Amino acid sequence: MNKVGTGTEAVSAVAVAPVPAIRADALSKSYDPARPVLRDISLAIRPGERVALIGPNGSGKSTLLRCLIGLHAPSGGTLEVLGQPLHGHATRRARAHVRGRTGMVFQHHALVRRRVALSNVLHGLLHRPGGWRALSHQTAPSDWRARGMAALEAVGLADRALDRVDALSGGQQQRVAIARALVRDPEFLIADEPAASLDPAAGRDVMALFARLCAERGITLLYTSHDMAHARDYSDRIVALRDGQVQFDTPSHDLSAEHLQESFDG
Ligand SMILES: Nc1ncnc2c1ncn2[C@@H]1O[C@H](COP(=O)(O)OP(=O)(O)OP(=O)(O)O)[C@@H](O)[C@H]1O
Repeated sequence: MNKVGTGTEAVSAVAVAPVPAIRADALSKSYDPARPVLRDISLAIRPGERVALIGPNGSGKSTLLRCLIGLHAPSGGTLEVLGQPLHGHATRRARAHVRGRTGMVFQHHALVRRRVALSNVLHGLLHRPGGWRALSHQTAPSDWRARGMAALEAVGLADRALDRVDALSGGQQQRVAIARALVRDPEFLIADEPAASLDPAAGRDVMALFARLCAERGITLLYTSHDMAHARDYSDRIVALRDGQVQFDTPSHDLSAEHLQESFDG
């Protein structure tokens, strides 16, 4: 058997399985105790895995994402994200650890439209809401500016760094939002319907960019989508929710017409 390490601390290489980036066991969430929104969700996502979360409106996708970043406390079960427990009396420190290592991208990108692209990207380095008012590319430390430019380079927008966001197309704005999420070197990226407000070509470009950057950097990606081609083509695995439960969990290349019928027609 292969051994790694030295001296008395030799460790079996076979036995060292990576800690899942996300592990949920019997997770539940209710806003109103009479109407559970998530029920008995058990899920393990490996570091670097790219997972699409699908399901009809109201099936609980966004609620699950919010639990995963510590915005909502689960009502029951256990949840560990990046090694931090987020269930029970999760500490502020555990939630801050997860948020500091997670990048987020939303359908409506939440950029400051009157600021230039680079300033918006630098906002991703702030850990406090509202701090952006005092931060622009002109006042930021030079190492932050370098990181911001590298993130814009990665999404192909270095040449638009000093253009105001409201002068960019919808697809370019979403790429700025991706750069803002990437600038803090996240281990985990979540995206809530990142392509939903884009035209088909721009939507495919944005999804392909996500998939490529996450694969290159070993970032764990979890995104929601109502577009089955996006779910299938840009993920390793598809998890379908229905009425707050996992309806199926399958490698993307095994997604079948039956799966889709099951998910959307019941
Ligand atoms: N903050 C909240 N307070 C109370 N109920 C909520 C809250 N957020 C979501 N819900 C309810 O929880 C259920 C699941 O909503 P959620 O947004 O998680 O679903 P979704 O699958 O993301 O839907 P969509 O595809 O429409 O975005 C819905 O019935 C919704 O009304």
